[in-house]
Amino acid sequence: MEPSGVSDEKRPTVDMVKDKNGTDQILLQNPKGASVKISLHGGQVLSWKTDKGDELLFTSAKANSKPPHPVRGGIPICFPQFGTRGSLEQHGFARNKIWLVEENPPALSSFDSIDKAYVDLVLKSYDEDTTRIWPHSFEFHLRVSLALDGNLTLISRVRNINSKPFSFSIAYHTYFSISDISEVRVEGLETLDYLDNLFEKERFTEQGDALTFESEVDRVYLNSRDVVAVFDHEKKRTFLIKKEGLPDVVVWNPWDKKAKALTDMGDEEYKHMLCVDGAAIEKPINLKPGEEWTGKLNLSLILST
Ligand SMILES: O=P(O)(O)OC[C@H]1O[C@@H](O)[C@H](O)[C@@H](O)[C@@H]1O
Repeated sequence: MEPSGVSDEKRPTVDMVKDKNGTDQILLQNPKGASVKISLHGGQVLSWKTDKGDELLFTSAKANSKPPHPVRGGIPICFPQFGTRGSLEQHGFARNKIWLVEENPPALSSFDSIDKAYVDLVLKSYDEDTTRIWPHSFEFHLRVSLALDGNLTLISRVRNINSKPFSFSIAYHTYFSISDISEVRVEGLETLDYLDNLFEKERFTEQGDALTFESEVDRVYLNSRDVVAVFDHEKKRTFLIKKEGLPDVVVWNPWDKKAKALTDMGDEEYKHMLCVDGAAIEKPINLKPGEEWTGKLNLSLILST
């Protein structure tokens, strides 16, 4: 009989699989059965499942997974630009690129690898396409890790490897899977200023207690504390978003009209998703030659009875 808890033989596993388009994906599994799937296309986390097999991230049934189109769902990475705040395509190019698995990543001393399944990906500026549209030399190292308790962590390190400074914005565009948009509330953004994309990025101050939803929302909350929570009453679960180096929080739900206009999203699917992103947008990050920036996002789930 197996003892309760984790048996000695069970170890975290990291496997390479392919999707229907032949794109490489990485499957992380922990000894309790929780899993995370990441695509090399965009370095995008596509799935995060509990040990019971419940999917915690939303992906549209109409998502287009053919590169270079980013998948509508999971956690696309917006880099080096957020939205249309710059001359690049919407949300920058990182989510459209094929990332590489990195066998010998630079040391990450703060990382405790015990009982974790993790993978290191890298995006470099070496291809002509990238340098033509964004003429800076960078390396973007991404470690995605799944812990024994099911927590998902993304650690990004962006390094300037050229002799000229550059600046960038970043967002982990996290599509949480929710029971119903009218059943959720977001806590941790009270009294903050935000830029409202629905009003030409005008600045407002959040008045209410917690954020609830009854129409389209497209905002960047500024200088938030490092923990934000998404409560889902119907599913009796709460997502905790812990972040470091990411002062801003994007909150996005397209509601019915915008959802209808998106070719890769079902008309009613907006009810079952909410994007809450750890981000650095209002004050872009400046990197001098040789400098490196680190940002960390940790997602966890709390179940209530
Ligand atoms: O359709 P995309 O490019 O993935 O972007 C989705 C949304 O992302 C949000 O973060 C933006 O603020 C919205 O304006 C945008 O519509």
